[in-house]
Amino acid sequence: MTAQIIDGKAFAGDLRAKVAAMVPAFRAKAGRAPGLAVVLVGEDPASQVYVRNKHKMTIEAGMESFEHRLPADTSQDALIALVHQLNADPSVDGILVQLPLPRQIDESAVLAAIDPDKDVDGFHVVNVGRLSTGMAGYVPCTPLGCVMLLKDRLGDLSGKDAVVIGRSNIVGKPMAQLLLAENCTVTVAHSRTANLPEVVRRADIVVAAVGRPEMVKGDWIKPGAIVIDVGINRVPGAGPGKTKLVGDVDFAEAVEVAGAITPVPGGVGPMTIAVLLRNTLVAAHRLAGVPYEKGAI
Ligand SMILES: Nc1nc2c(c(=O)[nH]1)N[C@@H](CN(C=O)c1ccc(C(=O)N[C@@H](CCC(=O)O)C(=O)O)cc1)CN2
Ligand SMILES: [Mg+2]
Repeated sequence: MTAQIIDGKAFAGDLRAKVAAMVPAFRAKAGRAPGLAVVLVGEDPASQVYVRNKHKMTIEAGMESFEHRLPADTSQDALIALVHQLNADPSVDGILVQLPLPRQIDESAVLAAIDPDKDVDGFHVVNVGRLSTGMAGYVPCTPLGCVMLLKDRLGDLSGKDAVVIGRSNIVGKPMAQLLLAENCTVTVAHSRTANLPEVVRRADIVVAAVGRPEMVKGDWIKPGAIVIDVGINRVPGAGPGKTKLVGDVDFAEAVEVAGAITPVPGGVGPMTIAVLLRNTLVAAHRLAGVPYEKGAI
């Protein structure tokens, strides 16, 4: 059996097109475009690429992009002062502080400073609480993108056994909450889980978000299971100085067992920015008092 490959890049492209198609109606009603502010501190090469892509895709969707680049030695107070300024700016609907932040800055203090109603990343504790209690809020982009891919493939997720490997605040924990809200039976596995291969083998849905290259092997997967690989690991590639991206799943092995699988690159990754634009569109509607049809996208 060879798994179907889930084309996250194409799905994300469609999602961005749907967001872009809704922007003109919002503009007509609100008299302005939705606005996304992205803050980058320092010069982490991967973060620079992500922030550049966010700017480009925000503009392509017909939205306003406000990019703020701060030096690596920026103080926590200066960053929080910028966040407060963006909270108060009526042209800004969504605020995103690119992670990771430099050492001298306490990430949780910065995330706590973002107005929860502009927190399109869904990282503020108020949005974490809203998600875990079933209230409307903002859901982190990567896990929401994973659920969109799963529902597209499986339709109703009710009653499925799901294993999430990894318990980060950004992916693992919100992913578990989202799957629970879809009536899955959810297990959150992590580095201390006993008999991890056995636990994973029970799952109809496997979400790997541990940050360990190719850790999940083919014989851990139940035949026909859906495998969502959130890992983005840069490892040595063919030839001196060359690198390549791999996920947390051993793709070559898992593709022979799974029913469907996301590749790396081109699977979950591209969903992150597409969902960010979707969350920004929702935030703009809410802040401008323009009705947004629930579940429109
Ligand atoms: N404030 C945030 N910081 C970070 C987030 C986030 O959601 N909010 N997520 C990641 C980085 N990220 C967006 O910020 C992101 C990661 C990966 C991709 C992507 O398209 N990946 C491609 C491969 C890209 C490559 O070649 O390196 C793929 O998987 O196909 C987009 C956005 C951490 N920080
Ligand atoms: Mg191998």
